[in-house]
Amino acid sequence: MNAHQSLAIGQPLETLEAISPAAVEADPMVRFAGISKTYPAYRGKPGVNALQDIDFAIPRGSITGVIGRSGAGKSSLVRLINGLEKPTTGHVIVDNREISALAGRELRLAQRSIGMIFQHFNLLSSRTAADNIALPLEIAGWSKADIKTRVAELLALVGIADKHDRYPSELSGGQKQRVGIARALATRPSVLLSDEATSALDPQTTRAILDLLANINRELGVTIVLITHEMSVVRQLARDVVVLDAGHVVESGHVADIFTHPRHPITQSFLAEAIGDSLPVSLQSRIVAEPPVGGQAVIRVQVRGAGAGDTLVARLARELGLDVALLSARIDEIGGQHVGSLVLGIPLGIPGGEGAVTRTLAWLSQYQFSAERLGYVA
Ligand SMILES: Nc1ncnc2c1ncn2[C@@H]1O[C@H](COP(=O)(O)OP(=O)(O)OP(=O)(O)O)[C@@H](O)[C@H]1O
Repeated sequence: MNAHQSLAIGQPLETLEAISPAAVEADPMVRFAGISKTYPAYRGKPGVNALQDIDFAIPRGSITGVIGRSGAGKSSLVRLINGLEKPTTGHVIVDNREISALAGRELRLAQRSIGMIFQHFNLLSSRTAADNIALPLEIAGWSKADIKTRVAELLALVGIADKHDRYPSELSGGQKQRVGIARALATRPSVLLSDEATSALDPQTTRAILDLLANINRELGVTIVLITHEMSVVRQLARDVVVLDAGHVVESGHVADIFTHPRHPITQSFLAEAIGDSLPVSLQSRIVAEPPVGGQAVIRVQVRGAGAGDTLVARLARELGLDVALLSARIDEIGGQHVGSLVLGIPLGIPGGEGAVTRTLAWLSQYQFSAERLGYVA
């Protein structure tokens, strides 16, 4: 049972509160209970149901990815966590406090324990790196001496101690995001929200920032919620994932479970993008619909699970006595599991002879491999 299943979906808050302490993750960092969010009609524009029937929990200390296409409701969800938006129905609980019920000073105090980083960093251009990081501490009323010590600590933590006096215009994208992360962590939050924080960065810098977030999670125990439309971010960093589509949670659970057995088409499409499930162009252009004499049937086999595809071609060739060709293979690792596909060429033998193909498909199905026939090559 995973964290999300352990919190009974759709139960009202009172029932959720009664969950036995024996359920390890019954004390999550964030809980959405019966949430919907509707933006009202405005100046002739119709109202929008941005979120509906949202019931899930984010485990304490986890890194949870919230993935969805544009307009799926990701930002609305994240604004509910830090209380910038109120739900239309339901409750949002953060660290055992109902943030959705707070207002004014109480809300501002609660928001200090929820840090946030942004795609475009949101730094003040007129302040140095150190002064940007100091800002939330000034607002929280820290003394000058305490701010100085804390800012030095934070700059070192994010690996830019030497950029203390630099202005944002003098920093690279990755360095600016490091300042953003230090600022978000200044008041020692228990939750860090990341809204597409690496979307404006190149792949190498993205990798470095994701590594930094992983260290922060490990060393400080901060729960991280990553909003993203990029599967690669979830794959590199998250242990848990919530897939949003049109305002609904369509799947949630451990990354390895969800992406080795994706059920919803939107999850399948994210996975296909992540592992480059498309065929190589040279192969694609050779595939025809009718079996050519002496050709091969092209079969794509999905590989899901630890070591799932390792011996497949050898076993298939041995057990069925076939000269199986490996036309293309793409296998990646997600959450420690192999995910990808093998494209096999099965010799047709005599003209129109489909016996080998039928036997191959039956053999694959016997071993629970999902397979499809894509066509034929000469
Ligand atoms: N303040 C608002 N007023 C009215 N409609 C809004 C508001 N904020 C968001 N919406 C609408 O709610 C829906 C969900 O938007 P949201 O920004 O939460 O999605 P998203 O998944 O974050 O999208 P993106 O990746 O493009 O930022 C969209 O249809 C959007 O137009």
